[in-house]
Parts: sequence; structure tokens; C-alpha cells
Amino acid sequence: MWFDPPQSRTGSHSHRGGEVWLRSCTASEEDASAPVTMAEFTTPWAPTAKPNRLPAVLLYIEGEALCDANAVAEGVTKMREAFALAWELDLPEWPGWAEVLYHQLSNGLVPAGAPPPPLLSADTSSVQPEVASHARDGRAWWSSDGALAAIAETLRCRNHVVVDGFLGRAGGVALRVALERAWGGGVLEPAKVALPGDGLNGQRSDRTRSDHIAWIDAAEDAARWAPLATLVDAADALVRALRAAAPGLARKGSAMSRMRPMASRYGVGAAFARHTDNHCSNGHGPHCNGRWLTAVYYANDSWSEADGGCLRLFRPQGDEGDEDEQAGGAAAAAAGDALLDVAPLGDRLLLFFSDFRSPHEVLPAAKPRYATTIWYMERDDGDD
Ligand SMILES: O=C(O)CCC(=O)C(=O)O
Ligand SMILES: [Fe+2]
Repeated sequence: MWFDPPQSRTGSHSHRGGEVWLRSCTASEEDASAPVTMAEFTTPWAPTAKPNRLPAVLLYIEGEALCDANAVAEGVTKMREAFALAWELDLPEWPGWAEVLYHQLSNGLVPAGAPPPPLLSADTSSVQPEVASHARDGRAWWSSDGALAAIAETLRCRNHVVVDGFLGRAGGVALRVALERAWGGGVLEPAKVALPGDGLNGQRSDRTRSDHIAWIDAAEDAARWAPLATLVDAADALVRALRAAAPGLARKGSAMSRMRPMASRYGVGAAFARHTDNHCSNGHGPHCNGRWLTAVYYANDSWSEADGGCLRLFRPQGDEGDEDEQAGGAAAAAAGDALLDVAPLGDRLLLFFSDFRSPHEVLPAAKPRYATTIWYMERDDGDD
């Protein structure tokens, strides 16, 4: 064996899923905008993202085997590639994840497929107990001070939060009817995929997304879109109240605006591959599109697990890792990077940060799935 045997590399590190970043929830408000880091490394580099770990250790083992077979130059090249993917492999002390993977892979064991993430269905009490304790049937339950504080804190800690019973059942049903009519009237068109930095322009790519959408100006047909106007007003009110209750959620001094709402329909089998809504780090980067918060409202009655179409949230990815993020989706999913499956339940509003903190995908729908998405933007100058 060309390198030190791994038994000398047993470290005290423990990377166990989300524990590390969730622990940052106890951090003070000032830390809220800091990039997510795993504190056990005291190096200038962020720990290797999960999607890169398995390929890195595989390359390392390949390199080792080549060196053992006297193809040293080739072996060293492989190992360098491995170090480039996971810098920690170049240390005398490997982190725990490398140790485990090394043993599994060198014994011919491929790590088992990751178990599915928890499913957030109607009962949200185990996933977001603070918010669940405020949820009531009733008008705008989310606007009380206590509820706003819980929603803001959950968003800050987890990068996403679910607000069930957002409009009330009647509001959800009315929007569903309007969306179905729009679909029947041919208003929704196949969605296009925009390249980072290319705004709303783009090309159709079924491999990436196969939903139908329309950007709606509710004022253009006020009678038809009254339920949508109700949703937008309520979402604006919630977002404004959250910013007032927890200014640290947004960049200091930034102003808020929003895009026209986007109505969407996922037909049977339609999906949207893993992506982030803004390729951006803390408001910076060549591909920033200004999106700060994504608000998705679901208008689906009688959803059951067999209906599919969950929105799968993944753990935060390295900032400006957009290219990796696009390419690494499948590997990341296989590496157990998924955090939560949010069922697209009727009258549910899901909020998440639009940038690298919330990679997500829409799993294939088994029956038509309707939603409306509103993006809130932040910019550093101007007024609300
Ligand atoms: O409909 C959803 O659940 C989310 C859709 C989405 O990710 C998007 O349109 O960017
Ligand atoms: Fe998205």
C-alpha cells in the first residue's frame, strides 16, 4: 500500500447528517447570515460536500490500487483528482466519513442507498414543533406575534418553513379552480430552463423540468384571478411581517420586491430536477438573480403518498458551487443528502431561501399537481 494505512487515520470527527448544521440554530442572531459551516474542521476550507465524498474515496482507492500495481504515475494522478474533490483525504487524519467509506469500498461494499428523508405530511409536529404549536384553523393564524416568531426562527434555523392552513380551505379550493380553468384554457405553457444569469429566458428541457407554467398578472383579469390576488396579498403580508419580526432574515439594509406569481401544473410523471432558485452566495456572485425567498403555495386536495409530487429539500450546498450543484444532483441524492420531503398538500405555504441554502427538486407527480410560486427579491438599495 502506497499511502499510510487508514487505521492510523481514525479521527474524533463525526459527520452525522444534519446534526452539525442544525446545531447552529442556537447561534446568535448575528450568525444568521454566516455561511453554513461544519465547525469541527479548523481549516480555511469548507468541508467536502457530501456529493463529492463517495466519488473522491472511490478515486483514492483506484489510485492506491494502481500504485500497488506499480503504475505509480497514473495512481498519483488519480489520487490528486481525489484530493481535489475532497481535500481532507490529503491529511494524515481522515475525517470519520472518509474512514467509513474507505472500509466499505475497499471491502467491496457499496454504501447502501440512502433511506428516504422524513415526509412532511399533514402532521408537522415532529418536524417543526414550534410552528405546529401555533397552527390553528382560522383566519391568518400565522399573523400573531408568537406564530411569526416561530415561523421566522424555523426559517432561520432550517432555511425553510411550512405554514399550513395559510388561506383557509375555501381560499385553496378557489385557487385550485382558477388554476384548473387556466390549464383548460391553454394559459399554461411548457416551462423553460434558464441558464444562470439569463433571467426568464431559456430553453425547454424535459430532462430538467416538465411542468407547465404561466407568469400571471392578476390585475389583467381581476375576476378570474381574484383567488390568486388573495394569495399574493396574504403572502406579501406574511413576508413583510417576518422581515419586521426578524430583520436578520434578510441582508442588512436590503429592500424587498417580488416577481409576478408563477402558476404551475405538473402532469402525471412531470418533475423538476434538483436545482437552486438563485445561484448566489449571500447576495454575491456572477449568477445572482436577486431572489431571496421562495414561497410555494399548493392547491391540491386529497393528496396521498401515492400521488407523489413532493418537494424534496436537500442540505445546503457550498456557495457558488452552482456548477457542481447542477452536475452533482443524482450523486448527492444517492449520498443521502436529502433533508425533507414536503407533500404538496392543499392550503400549504412553503417558504425557503432561494439561494444555495435550499437545493430542491420536485419528485414525479402521479396525478396533476397545482402550485403557485412567488419569489421575493432583495436588493441593496431602494425602498420596499
Ligand atoms: O412546485 C414546487 O414545489 C416548486 C417548484 C420549483 O422548484 C420552481 O419552480 O423553481
Ligand atoms: Fe425551485
